[in-house]
Order: sequence, then C-alpha cells, then structure tokens
Amino acid sequence: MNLVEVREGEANLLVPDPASYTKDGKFDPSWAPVFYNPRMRLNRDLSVIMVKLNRVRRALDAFTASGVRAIRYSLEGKAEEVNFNDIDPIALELARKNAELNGVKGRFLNLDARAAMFNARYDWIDIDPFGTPAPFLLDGTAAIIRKGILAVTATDLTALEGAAPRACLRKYGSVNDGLSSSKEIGVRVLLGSLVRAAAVAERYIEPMLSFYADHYIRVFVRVLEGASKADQSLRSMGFVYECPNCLYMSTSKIAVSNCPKCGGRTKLAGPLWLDRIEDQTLLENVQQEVLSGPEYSKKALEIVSKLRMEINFPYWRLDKLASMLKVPMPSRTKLFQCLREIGRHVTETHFDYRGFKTDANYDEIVNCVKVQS
Ligand SMILES: C[S@@+](CC[C@H](N)C(=O)[O-])C[C@H]1O[C@@H](n2cnc3c(N)ncnc32)[C@H](O)[C@@H]1O
Repeated sequence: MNLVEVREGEANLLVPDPASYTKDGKFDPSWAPVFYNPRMRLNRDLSVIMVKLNRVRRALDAFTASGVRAIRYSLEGKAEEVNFNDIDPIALELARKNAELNGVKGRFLNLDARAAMFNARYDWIDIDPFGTPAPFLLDGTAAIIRKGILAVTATDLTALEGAAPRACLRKYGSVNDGLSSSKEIGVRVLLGSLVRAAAVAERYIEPMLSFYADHYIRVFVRVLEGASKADQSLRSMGFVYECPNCLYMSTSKIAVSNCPKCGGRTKLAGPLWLDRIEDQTLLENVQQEVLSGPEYSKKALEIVSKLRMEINFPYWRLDKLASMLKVPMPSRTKLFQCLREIGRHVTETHFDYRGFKTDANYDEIVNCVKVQS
C-alpha cells in the first residue's frame, strides 16, 4: 500500500496516498485499500469533544479503518482505554501501525463489529460503517454499559431522507415520503430506530447531540436501562406530515393522511422521534470546547452555534413556501422581523440554509412570507 503522512488534530497518520488510487483524475476514499476521508474531520472533531466532555473510560472504535478515531480519542479525548476493531485485517494492521506512531496503546480486534461490541464492557461505542448503521443498532444498544454513549454515523441519506422510501421502511421501519424538512426527518428516523432497538432490551435513549453535515448524519445518544422508561420513550414517537398542495406541516401521534387545512392528501414520515434531539446544556459545553480547542474545524463552531438556537420542531423551507404562494422569495431578515414583530420565536437551522424554525403557526408563517415578498 502506498502511504502518505497526514496530520489530523494531534494525530500523525499514515493513510493511503490518494495519488496512487485515483481513477480518471478522481479520488474516492473507498477506492483505497484502507478508508480515510479528510472530509469527515468535522465528524471526528465533535466526537473527540464528546469523548473528552463525557470522560470516557473504555471506547470501542468498532469500524476503525486507519485507526484515526481511537487514536484521537486517546490523545485528545483522554479516553482511558481505546479498542480498535475492523473486519478487514489490512485496515487493522494500518491502525496498529498508526497507534504505534502516536504512542497509543490499545486492544486490536479483527471481528465483525457486532461481535466486538459484546467483547468487553464499553462506555463508548462508535458505529461508523460504510452506508447504513441499521444492522448494528440492536447490538449496539444492547451491548453498551448502562449510561454509556453510542455514537452513530449514517451515510445512507437516500433512505433516511425518503428518496428511497422502501429502503427506509426496510432498514429503519419508517414510512418516508420525502418531506421538505427531509434532513431533520432523517435524524429523527434514525433516532426513532435507536429508540425501538433499545426498547427491545428494556433500555431507552437520551439524545445528546445530533447533526447533519456534508453527506452524513451523526447522532450521539446515552443508553439507559428500565422497561417503563423504555415504554415512555416509545410514547415520544410519532409522525410528521406535510401537504404537498398548501405545504401545511405538523406532527401527530398517529398517521394523518388528509390535510387539515385544504383536505389534500398528505406526505408522511414516521414513526420517528418527536422529542428533543439535542441536550442544550451539553451543547453549551461543546461550544466552549470548540472555541478553546486550538484547531477544531470552523464548521464545528458554525454547526454548534446554530444548534444552540434551534427549537425542537422540523424546519420550514422558505423557498418552497414562496414558490407555493407564487411570490418572490422574501429575504430571511425581513421574514424573521415579521415573525418577531408578532411575538414569535424564529431561528436559522444548521440543517438547511433555505430552512427556518419557528413557533409561529402556519397562517402566521404564510402571512409573513406574503407580506414580506
Ligand atoms: C467508513 S470506514 C470507517 C472510517 C473510520 N471510522 C474513520 O473515521 O476514518 C468503515 C470501516 O468499517 C469496516 N467494516 C465494514 N463492515 C464491518 C463490520 N461488519 N464489522 C467491522 N468492521 C467493518 C471496513 O473495513 C472499513 O474499514
């Protein structure tokens, strides 16, 4: 394997040389013998911060590839013990080499992630596979110790956002007709799937930090025990529905198939998680950490700052509302001013630059879009 040295955070890493695995002038990290994608740095930066803030004792990097996460969890996150696992022995060999290069000691496992999860009692399990994490959620929620943290990446956005509704139903057990707020729906479908996976083992989850970036979703959840709390968490599941004619959108406990505004047939997504997707107190600490860290990615600060403002409701799409009303799209500033003048709370959302979140009702939103256009 042709390797080059790169630096990420405090880690020096040997990774496949992109120049050697380029096809027709293009490079995709999955074409190299071992996967390393520098664009996932933001994901890793926020994960390192979570490890540090939550004083992780025994971490499992269940899909380690180059070993970058476990190494950073040890060096920067100060995890007491790190475990590297990959089903591919070539990847594991490189992870071992990288750990040595950085003076990081750990255990090296060459197992299917599901077996690795039950191999010891971990308080942090990182699930960062190619594509969907769905096959690993049942074991992840069952294997982790009480109050442990599961960190899950999903890149199968066509399923989670509803562009591939059959895959969404198959993998996550949710119908998903592809709503305007599809990116947040994706996060809520994934969290909903974790809620149900945990409930099987009489466990429940508390979402800590959830975000959408580039081409993936990342969620961090604490897993706790208790059958009645698991039942209670299932009561936070429900649906989001949206009318394709008038764009009326709301949440409900049961599937609503006719629009309460215009009677049109709705688009649906659910069952999914309707409750909060962030822990605001934790977010404040994450923001402090991003600000104090010498070289965390700029995007991390941007996302965390937006998350701190966002309220708990799927976002509206300004461009779609203007096009449905057949009016020019008003500036965001004017729209926000209009909603604030009537006493409503309104914020940007990290999910989509065309989106906004508000506690205003549909009529108030439509009126402000019309008046300000
Ligand atoms: C997306 S890469 C992981 C990237 C890495 N976490 C990072 O941040 O750079 C997925 C890795 O999972 C490994 N893998 C795939 N299926 C697996 C399984 N069932 N159990 C364990 N490892 C698996 C692959 O060999 C690959 O190295």
